[in-house]
Amino acid sequence: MSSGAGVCTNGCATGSGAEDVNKTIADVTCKNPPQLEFLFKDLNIFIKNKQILNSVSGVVHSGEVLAVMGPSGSGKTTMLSALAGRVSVQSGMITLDGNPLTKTLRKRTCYVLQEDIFLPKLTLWETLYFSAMVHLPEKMPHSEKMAKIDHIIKVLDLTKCRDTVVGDHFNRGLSGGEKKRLSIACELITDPDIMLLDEPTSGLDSSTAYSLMVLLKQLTENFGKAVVVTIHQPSSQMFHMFTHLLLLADGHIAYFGDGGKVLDFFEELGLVCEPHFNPADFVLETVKKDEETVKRIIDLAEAKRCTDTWPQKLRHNHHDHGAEFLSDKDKVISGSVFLYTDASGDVIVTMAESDVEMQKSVNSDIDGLSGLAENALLLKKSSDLQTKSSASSRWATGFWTQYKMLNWRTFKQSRSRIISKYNIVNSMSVAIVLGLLWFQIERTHETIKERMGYLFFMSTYWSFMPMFDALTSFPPERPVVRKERAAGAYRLSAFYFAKMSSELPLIFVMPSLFITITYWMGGFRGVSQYFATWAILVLNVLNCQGFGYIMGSAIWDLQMCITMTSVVVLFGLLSAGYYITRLPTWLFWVRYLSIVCYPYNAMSILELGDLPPVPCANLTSFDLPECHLGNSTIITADMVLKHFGVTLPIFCYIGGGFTSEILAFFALMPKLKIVPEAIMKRAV
Ligand SMILES: Nc1ncnc2c1ncn2[C@@H]1O[C@H](COP(=O)(O)OP(=O)(O)OP(=O)(O)O)[C@@H](O)[C@H]1O
Repeated sequence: MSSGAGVCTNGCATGSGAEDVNKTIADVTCKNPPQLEFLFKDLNIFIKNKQILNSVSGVVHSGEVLAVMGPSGSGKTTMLSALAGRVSVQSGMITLDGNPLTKTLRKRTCYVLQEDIFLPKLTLWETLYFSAMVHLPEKMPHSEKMAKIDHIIKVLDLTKCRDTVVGDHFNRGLSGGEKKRLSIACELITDPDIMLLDEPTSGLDSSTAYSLMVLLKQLTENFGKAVVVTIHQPSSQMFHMFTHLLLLADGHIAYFGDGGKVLDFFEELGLVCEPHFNPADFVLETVKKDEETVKRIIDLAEAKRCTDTWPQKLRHNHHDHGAEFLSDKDKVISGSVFLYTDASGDVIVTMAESDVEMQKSVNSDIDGLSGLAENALLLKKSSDLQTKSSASSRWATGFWTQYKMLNWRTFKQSRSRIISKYNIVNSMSVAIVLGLLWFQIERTHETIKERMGYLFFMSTYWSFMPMFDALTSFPPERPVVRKERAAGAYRLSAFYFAKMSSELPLIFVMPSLFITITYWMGGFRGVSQYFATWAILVLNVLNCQGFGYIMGSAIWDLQMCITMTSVVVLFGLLSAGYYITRLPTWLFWVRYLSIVCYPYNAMSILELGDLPPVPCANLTSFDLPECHLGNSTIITADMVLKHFGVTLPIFCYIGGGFTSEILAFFALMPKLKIVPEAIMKRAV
């Protein structure tokens, strides 16, 4: 699987031809994979003052599988997340081929999450297509991208479900194993050298889990990938596929080394695995035993770290008894540079993102540290340079490509939601009932109240519908967007504008049909007013959709979100000026907080603006104070509108239309923030 053409030309493939899938892999193996070393050393991670990982180390090379095992809560996911740059590392070192894992180098790794997070309405091919189009460089020819997708589909044996939708709880689609392979396929698009997979076999039956492991093994053997995989309970067949095993117990290393030698290690402590027992089950059960046994195992693992059973680069000195953190007062710079000491008093410096001034203070304050700090400073500077040089290439594709692809995808995903048969039945039946009740209503002063009732109902209905639709549409997309943005797939602005524009034609359809039916059945003012009323209605739909996004991103709990939105909407309903027109002067302003007030007032101006002046005596359906005070005997359209609380010119009611849309963008921003990529620099 070359990052180039994806078509074999140089005959470098080495597939045995024993199995179809191997042949396929061989067909697409087009490069001699680089021999890489992915190393992590002495990782220490604290979350909420609790130490989750304690001096954890390991190494994996191209063509190898490193399995990370351990009881639940032992820190496997935390470790993998740290390697992927998703969790902050307080001290330690992560390198790729001897170089600190900077943002640029991290592009050569991929992280397959435990959960398979996809948009359910897209097919497998569409999901991969999107991934390819946003992750692969724009200069790569389209045909090459398509060939790459096809090859990956073949390699992962996904051909038969190529056009199957991903599906969800309500609509069945891909099986669990197929979804997992799709997760891997999406990551393989960028041809990563290091693959980090968090419990890829959990939730799969044993044969599917085994096939997946075979696939991973093939990726290492045929493509030279280095795989780090956390795994819960592998079968003995799977266990023998691991090149190395890293066993964790309560955040400590309980074993690191050849998978095949783990039982010898346990035997040294008198812990013998019965011949018929699955070695994986045995080691897991043993590291879950009583505290004393676990301590003996951890101590032996630590002792082994001083021997040649461990790779040279990861070894501790003989006099180490594990690195101990200095007390708080001894930490020279909190959060930036960590200094810790081993039992012999050797001070180890790990650098992060501290500024130069801080590092100078390290140099001057602590005797004997200057050399170390300088080295670390150089390391930091080189990583800064790499970071700067890669800043311009933070995204594989430009804004326009990202926008275009997101637009395409959101349209596909939202189409069936917005124009669902339920929505059609709902809106059309309400429209017909409304049209019949207001059928060809007379256009006189006596029917002003009825006509305003129609406008108020329409404003309310088309405020509720898009608002609650937006509330419920965003939560299912949120994990997908967060996952993709954490992997640096696209800008938030591209996502937001695409979401707005792709749903635009869809959200226009229903209100347009609704107003066309009801406006003409009701016999309202005329053609130009019809188009103006339609435009106001559509603007209101957009505004309320934006408001729904604001609420959806501000309140994560859906139940709470729906409750709060209902409160806001009901407040808007009551204060819009239809139910109560005579608000006290000091409370008059509350109607401008009502989202319904704006379309209702703008449409009222359009409908009633042409009322001819009428004598007070002819008004029977409502009463104006002007008639009683003797100020006037003639009532004008302006006076009627003012009576109903419409006091501002029409543009004021239309102007607020896009406010929510703009505010929604800023509300979404913190919720979809990319996991700070700087985090990983803490580990270099
Ligand atoms: N954000 C957090 N806040 C508090 N504790 C956390 C947080 N994240 C992880 N932990 C704790 O860190 C420890 C390790 O968690 P982790 O998810 O890495 O374990 P694991 O080995 O992957 O477990 P499992 O196999 O059950 O997934 C657990 O005790 C967990 O409660």
